[in-house]
Amino acid sequence: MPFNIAIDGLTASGKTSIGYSLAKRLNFKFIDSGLFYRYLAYYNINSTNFNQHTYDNLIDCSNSSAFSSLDISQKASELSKDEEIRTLINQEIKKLTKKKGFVVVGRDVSTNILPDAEFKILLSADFETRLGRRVNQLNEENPQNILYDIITRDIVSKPLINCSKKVSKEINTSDLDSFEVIEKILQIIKKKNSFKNFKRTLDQIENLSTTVITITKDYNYYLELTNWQLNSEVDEDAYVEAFPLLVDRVKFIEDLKNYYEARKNAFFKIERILPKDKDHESFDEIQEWRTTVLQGSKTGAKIALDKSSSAPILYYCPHCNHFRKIKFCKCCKKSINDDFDSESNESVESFESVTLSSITEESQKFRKNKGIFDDVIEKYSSKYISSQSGKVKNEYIFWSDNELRMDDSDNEIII
Ligand SMILES: Nc1ncnc2c1ncn2[C@@H]1O[C@H](COP(=O)(O)OP(=O)(O)O)[C@@H](O)[C@H]1O
Ligand SMILES: Nc1ccn([C@@H]2O[C@H](COP(=O)(O)OP(=O)(O)O)[C@@H](O)[C@H]2O)c(=O)n1
Repeated sequence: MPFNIAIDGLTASGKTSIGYSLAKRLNFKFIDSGLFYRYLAYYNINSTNFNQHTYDNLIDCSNSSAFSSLDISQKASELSKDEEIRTLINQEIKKLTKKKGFVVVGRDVSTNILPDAEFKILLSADFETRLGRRVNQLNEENPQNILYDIITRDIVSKPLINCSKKVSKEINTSDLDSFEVIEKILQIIKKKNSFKNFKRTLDQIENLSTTVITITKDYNYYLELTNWQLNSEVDEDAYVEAFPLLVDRVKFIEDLKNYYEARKNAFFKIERILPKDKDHESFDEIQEWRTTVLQGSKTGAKIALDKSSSAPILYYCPHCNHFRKIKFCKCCKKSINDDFDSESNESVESFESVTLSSITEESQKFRKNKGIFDDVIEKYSSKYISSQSGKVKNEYIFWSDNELRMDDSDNEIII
């Protein structure tokens, strides 16, 4: 399967040399986004005309002596502050790499240029190491100039690199030689590919997740729990708004329980086919999967099945058939009678037995386990609407945790 690799890093972290060698190892094409800035700087300084031949040579070029001098470097940094220039270069590289099979390096590749790259790597190294590398690399008579150059470029680049940290796999190269860094990157690629099959199995079980819930006689809400790392925390307010009727809340919890149960069984099925051999190349990752994803899924199932409740966190008003967070009903303008809860009302009891507070507590434990398969989570979460509000907005209901979304606009499954 073709893919792109984005490599970010501060100056002299090794982006260009590592990226180029990696591209050669994989038979990929190489693009140094910095060269595009240097190219513009060169023409800016020399006021010569655009040269298509030189431009074409920017691809698969790791070292263009024509563009490597310090004054070009400084001009490039200056030009890179211009948003219009950045956008232009980003668009150009996006276009060039559409067909995949590229290693692209720079300082905002994983965040701005190729946020869709299948592999995102951030190379880092301590300041002294980077300075030493650059001094060795450039035959500059006055190392002071290089020091100044790196410091000024670092100041501008740090925010970009901080963004990259959030989405990339960071490799600290201070104590690694180039060969070791490349090996590390290849390992990351290999590991991820060895999980392709498991992911496919996960994809196959997605169809277990569709549940239709009737909330009121007027609306059919289609609820799809697509995320296999489903977190059962449902925002209290959204819950109240979405399921004003007790019977529907109970039904929802029942559906959730069935969903978890189905998921749990599906995960166990996968577990059965995973290699158990300690020497297997993916053993470490499989172990991680067991303790995070599988564990999470079990926890999920446990939450829904666990009927031992603490105090109810919502109070039911029998007059208007609404739940309230306090013992006061807004619409009836009355205190909710304490005695009501103790009346033998089947539905109230079954609802109370699954309190939201217990769900929240468990799901927080569950959530801590996130982190593995970030790429998959990223893929799914892009389909969710980002909102923590849990309020009804127009016809949409946004659930907490970005994991559930319900919509009655055209009776379609949204996620
Ligand atoms: N891991 C490493 N160990 C030793 N030298 C390295 C390493 N990575 C890069 N270098 C050297 O450091 C210098 C700067 O690397 P370069 O790839 O130009 O960095 P960047 O593109 O991030 O500015 C080059 O001479 C390169 O060969
Ligand atoms: N993706 C990129 C690449 C380079 N640049 C700018 O272009 C200059 C030259 O690129 P380069 O790759 O040779 O620079 P370094 O990463 O070595 O600093 C950098 O110093 C940045 O100012 C950028 O802003 N964004």
